Amino acid sequence: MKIAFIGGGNMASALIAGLAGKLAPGGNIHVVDPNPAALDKLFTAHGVSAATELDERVPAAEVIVLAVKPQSMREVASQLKPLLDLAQEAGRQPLLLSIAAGIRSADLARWLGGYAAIVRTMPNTPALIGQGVTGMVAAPGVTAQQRDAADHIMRAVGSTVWVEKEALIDPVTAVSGSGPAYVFYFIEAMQAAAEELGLTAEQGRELALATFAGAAQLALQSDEPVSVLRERVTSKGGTTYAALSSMEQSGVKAAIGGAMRAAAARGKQLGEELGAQD
Ligand SMILES: NC(=O)C1=CN([C@@H]2O[C@H](COP(=O)(O)OP(=O)(O)OC[C@H]3O[C@@H](n4cnc5c(N)ncnc54)[C@H](OP(=O)(O)O)[C@@H]3O)[C@@H](O)[C@H]2O)C=CC1
Ligand SMILES: O=C(O)[C@@H]1CCC=N1
Repeated sequence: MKIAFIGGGNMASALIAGLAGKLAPGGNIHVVDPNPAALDKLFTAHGVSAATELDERVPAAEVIVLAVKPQSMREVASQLKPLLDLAQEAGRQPLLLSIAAGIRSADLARWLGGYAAIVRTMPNTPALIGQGVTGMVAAPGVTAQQRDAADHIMRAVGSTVWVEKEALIDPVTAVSGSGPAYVFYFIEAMQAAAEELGLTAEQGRELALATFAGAAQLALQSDEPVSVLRERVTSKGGTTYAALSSMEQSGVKAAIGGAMRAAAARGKQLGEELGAQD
């Protein structure tokens, strides 16, 4: 399968690392990004073909991943439209996978002159190691075959969760798209506190990371709700009870809910602001 990426930044690099050699050999991946240094890195690591500008190699791919910042999508669509028009005249309709936060499929379709084959996705950076999870929604004109192709690609870098309504991609973004950053933030805080409590930086890192990985694996492999697993750690009058009471008093749970509402609201706002441009 030939896959083209427009944008070769953080998320595209994670997807390319996960896909290269698995679903598509590096040589079947084409990347467009204005930064030669980013392209060099991807070429050296995965043998992708690379260009600083869009050309006919982009619509020659079966799948085009739009991996630029939401603010660049309108501009990219205007560069892509003539190339897609030519492909369609030749009887080809590459599948577009948009990974941009906020950007609605209907706006993208309109910018591309009514292009139908669009699947909007929200991946996350653990795709780099094949452990990503991607939220997905198909625009109304997407065929079952295109939907399957999109699912196949994203499953090569982890698991997929399809939602029926596109508005739910903003909540998905708040959970799993941005989510790895919350986890890293929590780990950073645990590492810093471990050092304050007298452990070395290495000990704090090893203990915190192994705890996250072990707890997540335990929850994944358990049939019981996460709350039950939590209760099993929490001895009456013990250390965990002291820690969780302190978190409750500090409003940690409420703060997490507030943070996720802010992320979802920002996704919606980006879509409204950027979709209104015409
Ligand atoms: N990072 C993440 O964890 C996730 C990101 N996303 C989405 O992925 C998209 C990319 O995010 P991320 O990878 O973090 O951002 P980056 O800024 O790392 O990557 C975007 C890349 O696109 C390049 N670019 C800008 N304009 C063009 C153009 N016209 N043609 C080709 N390339 C261009 C940028 O170059 P320059 O910097 O010079 O402008 C940059 O290298 C966003 O829409 C984001 O919402 C989705 C899920 C998770
Ligand atoms: O922060 C962002 O906007 C992007 C989308 C999800 C993760 N990173």
